[in-house]
This record gives sequence, C-alpha cells and structure tokens, in this order.
Amino acid sequence: MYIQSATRAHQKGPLTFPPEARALITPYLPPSITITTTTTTTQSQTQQKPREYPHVTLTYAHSLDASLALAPGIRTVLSGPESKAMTHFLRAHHDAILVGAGTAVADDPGLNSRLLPDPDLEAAGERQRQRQRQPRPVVLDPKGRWAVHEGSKVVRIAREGKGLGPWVLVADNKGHGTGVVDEGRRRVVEEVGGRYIPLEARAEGERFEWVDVLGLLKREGLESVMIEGGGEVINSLLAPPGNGLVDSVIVTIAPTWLGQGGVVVSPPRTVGEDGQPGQPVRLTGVTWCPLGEDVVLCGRIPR
Ligand SMILES: NC(=O)C1=CN([C@@H]2O[C@H](COP(=O)(O)OP(=O)(O)OC[C@H]3O[C@@H](n4cnc5c(N)ncnc54)[C@H](O)[C@@H]3O)[C@@H](O)[C@H]2O)C=CC1
Ligand SMILES: Nc1nc(O)c(N)c(N[C@@H]2O[C@H](COP(=O)(O)O)[C@@H](O)[C@H]2O)n1
Repeated sequence: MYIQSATRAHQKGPLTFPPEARALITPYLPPSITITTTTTTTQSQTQQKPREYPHVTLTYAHSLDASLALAPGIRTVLSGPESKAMTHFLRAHHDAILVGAGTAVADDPGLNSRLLPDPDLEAAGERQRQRQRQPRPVVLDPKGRWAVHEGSKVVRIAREGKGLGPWVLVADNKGHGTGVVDEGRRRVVEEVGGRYIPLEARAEGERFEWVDVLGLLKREGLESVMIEGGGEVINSLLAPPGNGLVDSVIVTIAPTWLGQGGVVVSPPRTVGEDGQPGQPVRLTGVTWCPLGEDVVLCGRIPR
C-alpha cells in the first residue's frame, strides 16, 4: 500500500539539490568528500586513522510524532521534494544504503540516487564521475522474508544500469537464511550483480550484531553506509552498543502527525545499575536546515 501524507505527492524523476543546501550537509558526510560550488569548497571531517568499520550515517524521515510510516507495511511519503533531494544527495555520497527486510517488503524501494548532476560540477567536468556513483543496496534479511523477483524495483533499476544489484545478508546458522533462499531468488539477484551473503546471526532473536554487519561491509570494501530504516533497524542501531558505531545522524522532520499505530522511532531506554533511567543520548554538533516545508536535523552521537 502506498500512502501520501497530507498534501505530499510522491516525487518521480530526477531531483535537484542546490549548492547552499549541499554546503550545510557536507560536514556530516563520510570523510574525504569534497563538494565544490561556485562560491565555496567544503571538506567533510577528515580521518585520523584507518577505521575498522565504514562511516555510518543514520538517516530517515519522520513526522512530528516520530513516525516513519502510518503502520508497518505502509509506505508513507513524508519528505517534500527539497528534503527528498537531500536524501538522494546523501545516497550519491555513500558506498551503500542499508534497510531491513520489513522495509524491502513494504516499500519495494529503488535504493539508488536519482539526483541530477550539480550544474557547477558539470561545468567543472565532473559529470561523468557523479553519474557513475551509485550506492550498493544492502538488505538485512536473516530469515529470507524478502521475496525479490524480476519486477522488484531495485532489480529493474540495476538492470537498467541506474543502480547496483542488492546484497542480501542472510543468517547462516540454525538452518535459516541461505537454506530458505531458493534458486529463483538467488538467480534474480545475481543476474543484476547482487549477492546473497551469509552471516552468523549472533544477537537475540537470530539477529545480526551491528559490528558483524559493519565489519562485513568494510571487509567487502565499502567505506560508508547510510542506514535508512525501518523502525526496527533504527531503534536497534540507536540503542547501545549499536549507537557507538554511528558517525552522523540526519533526520528529516515533516510538518505532520501520523497518529498512533505508526512505525515509531523510539529506541529502548538504557537503565543504570540503580534501576533508574540511564543517561539519554544527546546529539552534538547539531545543525538545523530548513528545506522546503521540512526541517533537516544533522548531528553526531558522542563517543
Ligand atoms: N520514513 C522513512 O524514512 C522510512 C520509513 N520506513 C518504513 O518503515 C517500515 C518498516 O519498518 P519495520 O517494519 O520496523 O521493518 P525494518 O525495515 O526495520 O525491518 C525489520 C526486519 O529487518 C531485519 N533486521 C532488523 N534488524 C536486524 C538485525 N540487527 N539483524 C538482522 N536482521 C535485522 C529483520 O528481518 C526484521 O524483521 C515501512 O512501513 C517503511 O515504509 C522505512 C525506511 C525509512
Ligand atoms: N527520506 C525519506 N523520506 C520519506 O518520506 C520516505 N518514505 C523515505 N523512505 C525511504 O526511502 C525508500 C524508498 O526509496 P526509493 O525512492 O524507492 O528509492 C524507502 O524504502 C525508505 O527506505 N525516505
């Protein structure tokens, strides 16, 4: 089911993201990204030592009551055209986009970048480089829930050369995952350059530990990943120890309330040794950027 919240229309086709807005977002991008505009050159934070994990950007859109969607399984358009362009700008500056199986099933997402080349960069002869940069879609699917097929959006996009084939992380323990992925699905994914990748599901409920997921992506050569959702993925990443692996948080806040029953961002509370609520996480280095009718919050989780 596809629901547009209030007056929000689903924006199809290429998107543009203006240089002034790019400059505000750039400090939160993965290291060594240089954005040139006619007036400024901005460099995202530089890196001191080799990293064990990719740069992790947690990014999503939610309502004033912190809902990602009206209900699990309902794709809900929250971002306006300007903030949606920001998401596609982020996609163009990360090596991978990660979502949970719930999102893959509910949304049938494309998970590519549909940003028009920046005219300034085009003038600087960088059009070709920008065009070529597409993130690797990564789906966490330990139990093989996502019935990917020839008509899945991500597969069609990869076949058309507008995105990359997905990597699907499946559990390799207790007979789940690799065992439940039939040959048909595997062929569809592999034909567009994707892969099923087995990973031990060491966490409770046959979930992956975030260190295992991110360690695998790093070993596979991915230096940056934007994690888009959905609710279960975000809430587990915002809880310790996952939140210690997050470098940047970029949240689009849309001026609407989705009401009770939505897919809500609200990570489990930490509890101190005395049984009282633990210290809440508060973002640092915060910037608020109005984009159209939305506002985008950027920050970092203190280590
Ligand atoms: N507004 C926004 O920016 C976004 C909204 N959404 C919405 O969120 C909803 C889906 O959210 P949820 O139902 O919570 O599903 P989800 O996308 O978080 O997927 C949950 C599934 O992912 C897998 N998973 C999650 N964490 C895992 C881990 N640590 N290890 C292994 N597997 C793991 C499991 O199979 C689990 O059942 C949809 O309605 C979608 O439209 C999704 C992404 C962004
Ligand atoms: N930034 C943002 N704003 C919204 O309003 C959204 N509903 C989402 N959803 C995320 O984007 C994926 C869809 O991607 P495609 O446009 O199909 O490439 C969806 O699966 C969510 O991850 N994001």
